[in-house]
Formats: sequence, C-alpha cells, structure tokens
Amino acid sequence: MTGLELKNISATLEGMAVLSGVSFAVKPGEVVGLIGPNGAGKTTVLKAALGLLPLVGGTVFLDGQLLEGMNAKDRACKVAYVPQGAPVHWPLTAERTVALGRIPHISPWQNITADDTAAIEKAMRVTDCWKLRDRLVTTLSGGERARVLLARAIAVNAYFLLADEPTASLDPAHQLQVMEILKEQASNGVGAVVVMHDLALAARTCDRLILICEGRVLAAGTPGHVLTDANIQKAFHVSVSRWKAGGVDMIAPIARIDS
Ligand SMILES: Nc1ncnc2c1ncn2[C@@H]1O[C@H](COP(=O)(O)OP(=O)(O)OP(=O)(O)O)[C@@H](O)[C@H]1O
Repeated sequence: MTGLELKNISATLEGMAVLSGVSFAVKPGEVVGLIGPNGAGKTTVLKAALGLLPLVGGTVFLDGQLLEGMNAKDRACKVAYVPQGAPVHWPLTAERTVALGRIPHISPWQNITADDTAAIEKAMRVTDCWKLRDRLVTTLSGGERARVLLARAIAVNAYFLLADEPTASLDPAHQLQVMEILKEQASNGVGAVVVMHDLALAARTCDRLILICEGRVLAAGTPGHVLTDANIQKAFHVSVSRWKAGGVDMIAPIARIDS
C-alpha cells in the first residue's frame, strides 16, 4: 500500500466553489491532522477522499489506482470513515453497530465469521466501549456513541482511516485516548486523517498537519511549520498563547482578531 493521494481536487456544491486545487498525500503509518476554521472544507476533503463527492477537477489515487475506477466494496474495505457528529439512525445495539463495519468484507447471504467477531470485539475493547455492547446506540451519550462509531471504523481493518472530529464530544481523557488509538493504528501501518479543532491536541499528536482555509491548503507540514502565528491569524482570526507544560508544547487562543 503506497498511500492515499489527492491531486488538485476542486469541488462545487450548489454552485459554490468549496474546494480549489487541494493536494496532499497520506502514507501508511502516519497520522495527519486536517485543521481549519468552520466551513473551510475539511469534511468536503474527506468526502472527496472517500469518493463520495462529484469533483469538478482533480483525482484521488488509492495505492496508485484511480479511486473512481474501484468498486464500492473494494473502496469500503480499504478506507474507513468516522462521520462528523456521531449520527445514528437505527436502534441497534452498540455491538451490532460496530458489526456494520464488517459489511464490506461479507458476501451477500454469508453469516459473520469468527474473524469478523474477533475484529468487532477487538475494536470495541481498544475504544473502551466493549462494556456498552448490549446498549442501544440511541440511548448512549454523545461521547459513548462517538467511541462506538470509531470502533465501527476500526473494525473495518482498513488501510486508511478518515475521522471527522472524532474527539469533538469526548471528555479530556477520552480525547487523549482516541488520539492514542489513532497513533496505535498508525503504528500498525494504518494511514489516519483526522479532522480536529483543538490545535494543541493536533500539534502534540499528529505527525503532520494540513491547514485548510477557504477551500485551499494554506499550509502543510510538521505542526511547528503549520502552526505559526501568521497562519493561525490568517485562518482562524485569533492570536494564541504558547507555553510548555510537562514537556508538552501547549497552544491556546487568547483573543479574536477582527479582520
Ligand atoms: N451539501 C452541501 N450543499 C451546499 N453547500 C455545502 C454542502 N456541504 C457543505 N457545504 C458548504 O461547503 C463549505 C465547506 O463545508 P465543510 O463541511 O467541508 O466545512 P468544514 O471545514 O468541515 O467545517 P466545520 O469545521 O464547520 O465542520 C461550507 O461553506 C458549507 O456550507
């Protein structure tokens, strides 16, 4: 597996240009943070990388192959997705919800195998939701549901994991845990792209950051290269404070800057 590569992606939604010439690649074994202000186009980038969006320009390659030339089952086995906001539509148990992650691997009319059952349990244990397995997902808290949906994506055993704000509704310990899980997935060869708004968490946990602003890549590279005062001011219209705590570089917004 060589990587997931977006080349010069442009997309228009309801007549409005949403992405313009977005290019970046994710390699197996790295965690890439996708950051940027609300409405910048981060979710749209993930949808483009999943082949869920008609593009007006550009190409997505998965392992050197054109994504649009691959069938849906193949794509779904290779790239897993954690959607934003932990939406759930059916009153399934948490375990059955996670089992949905195995669908791309199951042939029509085939029952789930011991491998599927093992993948489901493993994904639920690493995301700390095995104890929730018999609960209906519709009765779970937002944070519990978010962990179940992360488990569903991990259960796919895909080469790439695209997660849209998987830490958004989590308490501090579970935020750190989710990032640790993504790093552990990466150490096993998975390439992860994670959308996040917490710049300090992104800086300390991602190998690289891509800063999206108004549908374009404003900066890409190491957290130190991307999170400059100038880039943060341009993208987020805030000034930040930086300090070290317990050997960790911290960064927090301190004031809005009117543009
Ligand atoms: N289906 C759609 N039809 C029309 N416009 C859309 C559609 N989906 C997204 N957009 C617009 O595209 C732009 C980018 O949206 P996107 O969801 O990718 O932003 P984002 O960076 O993920 O934002 P956030 O941080 O708020 O989640 C926004 O202006 C949004 O209103």
